[in-house]
Amino acid sequence: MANPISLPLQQRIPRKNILQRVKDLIIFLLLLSLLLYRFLTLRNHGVPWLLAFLCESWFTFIWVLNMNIKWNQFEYRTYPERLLQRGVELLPPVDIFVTTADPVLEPPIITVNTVLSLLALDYPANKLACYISDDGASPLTFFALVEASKFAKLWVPFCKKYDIRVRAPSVYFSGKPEASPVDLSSDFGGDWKRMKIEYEQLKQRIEEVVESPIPCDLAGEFAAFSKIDRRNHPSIVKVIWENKGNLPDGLPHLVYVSREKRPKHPHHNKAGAMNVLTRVSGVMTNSPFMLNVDCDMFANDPQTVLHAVCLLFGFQQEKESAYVQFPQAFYGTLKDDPFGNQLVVLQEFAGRGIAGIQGPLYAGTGCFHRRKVIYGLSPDEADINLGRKLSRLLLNEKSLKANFGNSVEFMKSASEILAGVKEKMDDPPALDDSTTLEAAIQVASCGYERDTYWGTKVGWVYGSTTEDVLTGLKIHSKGWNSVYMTPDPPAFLGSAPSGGPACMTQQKRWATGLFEVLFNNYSPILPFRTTRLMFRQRLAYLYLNVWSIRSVPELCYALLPSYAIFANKQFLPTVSEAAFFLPVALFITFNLYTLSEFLRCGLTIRAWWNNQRMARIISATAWLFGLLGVILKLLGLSETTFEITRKDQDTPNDSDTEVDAGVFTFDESPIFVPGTALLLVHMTALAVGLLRVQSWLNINGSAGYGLGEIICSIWVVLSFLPFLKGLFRKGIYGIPTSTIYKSAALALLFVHLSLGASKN
Ligand SMILES: O=c1ccn([C@@H]2O[C@H](COP(=O)(O)OP(=O)(O)O[C@H]3O[C@H](CO)[C@@H](O)[C@H](O)[C@H]3O)[C@@H](O)[C@H]2O)c(=O)[nH]1
Ligand SMILES: [Mn+2]
Repeated sequence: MANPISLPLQQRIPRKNILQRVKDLIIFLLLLSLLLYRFLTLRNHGVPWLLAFLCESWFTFIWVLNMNIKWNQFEYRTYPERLLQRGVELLPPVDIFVTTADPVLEPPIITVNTVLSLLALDYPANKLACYISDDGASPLTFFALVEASKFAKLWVPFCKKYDIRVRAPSVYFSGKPEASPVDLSSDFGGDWKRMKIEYEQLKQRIEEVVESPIPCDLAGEFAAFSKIDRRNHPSIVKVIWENKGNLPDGLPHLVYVSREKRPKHPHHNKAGAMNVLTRVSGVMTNSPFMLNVDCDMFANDPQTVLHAVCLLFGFQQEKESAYVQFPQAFYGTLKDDPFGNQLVVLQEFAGRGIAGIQGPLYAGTGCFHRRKVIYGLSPDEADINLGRKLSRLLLNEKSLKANFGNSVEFMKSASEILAGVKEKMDDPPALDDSTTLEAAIQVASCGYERDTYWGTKVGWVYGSTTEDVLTGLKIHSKGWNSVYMTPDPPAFLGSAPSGGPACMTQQKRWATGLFEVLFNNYSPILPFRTTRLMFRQRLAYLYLNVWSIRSVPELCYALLPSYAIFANKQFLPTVSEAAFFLPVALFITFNLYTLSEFLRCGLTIRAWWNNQRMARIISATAWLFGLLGVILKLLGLSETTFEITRKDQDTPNDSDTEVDAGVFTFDESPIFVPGTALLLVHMTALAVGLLRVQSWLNINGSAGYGLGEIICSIWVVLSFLPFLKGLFRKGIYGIPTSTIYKSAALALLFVHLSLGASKN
């Protein structure tokens, strides 16, 4: 038998995608032909033709970016059993970070389930430590975690004994047949029943506290929470559970952190929270690797850490895997993805495609990082041999202080990481002693980062509401590669927002944040700090960074058919021209192309349709607001904000709720105005258009709009069907009257201007 040490831990497998490349190229050629045709005929046509030419040039540019991303796709296979053969003692310690920020939008029971699934991972418990950052400074969250740690003492052994796969109890007990044992009199049956009762009680205790008017009696352990304001309070660090005997089969450490907040200090949202977690864990366990998840992303496969370690250890050079990113996947998803946010197709092709360039973007959750990379080392500096030389440069007190701030404990821990001595397990320090706790409180204070490189060269990078993409970009810019791991079953599952407002808010924030990245020092369009960013990786980033700009041509193109109809002008070739074939062929091939991607992922035609219409809705509305947000920020008029996505507590399992949960909802937000206005414009256009077609057929076919314009207009209406229904519905399912008035005013203005143009 081969020596287990010499067997590779991972394999990088290219995907065959010749057919896809051919399809990509066909669409590209069609686009070029259309552009050429338009260009050659520009002089014979009016403004709509020119606008169409400009929009289509932009779409072609986006298509090139898209082709670049998907061109070489890769996937990885890992061999955790070989890792284990090398010896459990060689497994590295991992610090786990969970972020939560609001006990109302993120009910504590959700965080509890995530934490329980992480505590129960198949990995030596003395090599794991779980840190929770609570930006809500909520006694409820703290209480829930304390209760959860008691339940964990039963839950974790139960999961390990019976090798349970899904270790988030709410999902495990959610009534799936595999979860209910046939025979309640067997050992397993008895234990199962006991666990279920215990979990119900835990849930009830947490719910009671959440619902009671005075949250809890804020004494003893809870005294730190009394009379505090979540926006104005000192740091709170509490060791909820310490694995005192350093036992491999015990429970991992569990530490609660609520960083100091003061109104005058910017807290940098999640990026700020991650940096605090990095430092607090640095003075406590200082593991060389860190896993981070959002509070709603539970571990869906207990072997995940082993898979990740295979990829962190499995390359000749560390440079290949600065971080290991697992895709974002969701549980309790709605049938046919009505909000187009399950990301399956995007991750399947674009995700694996970027994995074939310099590696996946960092997605903020489900990611294993190397601590030294987060501390700002480049691959050369991290190289052990070079590292020695460097350490003399970096590891003097002055440089440590400038980089990392003036905590003596933290500087010591950081120097261990930088010098590479922290790669193996040694005796962990006691967490609950006063020096450690004092140090933790110090590094969690809001003034700690003043005059340091936190948020720029060190840690999660500030300046974007998608701190994840920006931080990953910085890492790639230093010359690191990253790895994309797409196991089946998925490693982590989270909750996707449902309903119109939550989806739009999330998309707006993403569009804002991705655009903000372009104005950062690490911008992929600036060469200074990013010399080691591969050209094709730059283009891959650009594809995402320009989401918000895409709203302008999207909206313009969506308005063109209606403009053409009102102004009786042409924006597409007429049916009688040979060139009519070009837009028709493009329309058909593009839709078949996206449809085939959905079918290849095992999704339905309906899911494809829902995604295509949501793509139209989102890009013309939510992304537009993302763009406005950044413009206001650049003008210094307002700051961009991180609006937290509401997490639904109950998985939409039963068919009753499913019907409603999939229906588009609205609120008073102005974000629904452009979509409503666009719809009203097109409904008017179709009415006018159809009336005119009759008269126009009689007047020997004058050179106005034709079939193409009408079909496009119908397509827009179909894409905005949820809005059309919203016009007639009531309550949360209806568009508020004030929004309809505002939209109608905008629509009238547009119709008026376009009709005016027809007279010229
Ligand atoms: O001030 C804040 C704001 C947010 N969060 C946490 O950040 C996470 C993500 O927030 P969420 O509202 O769920 O946003 P999503 O859009 O669902 O998050 C995706 O997009 C974010 C960037 O926009 C990434 O940070 C996330 O990891 C990624 O899952 C949650 O755990 C929050 O508790 C904080 O800790 N502090
Ligand atoms: Mn989320």
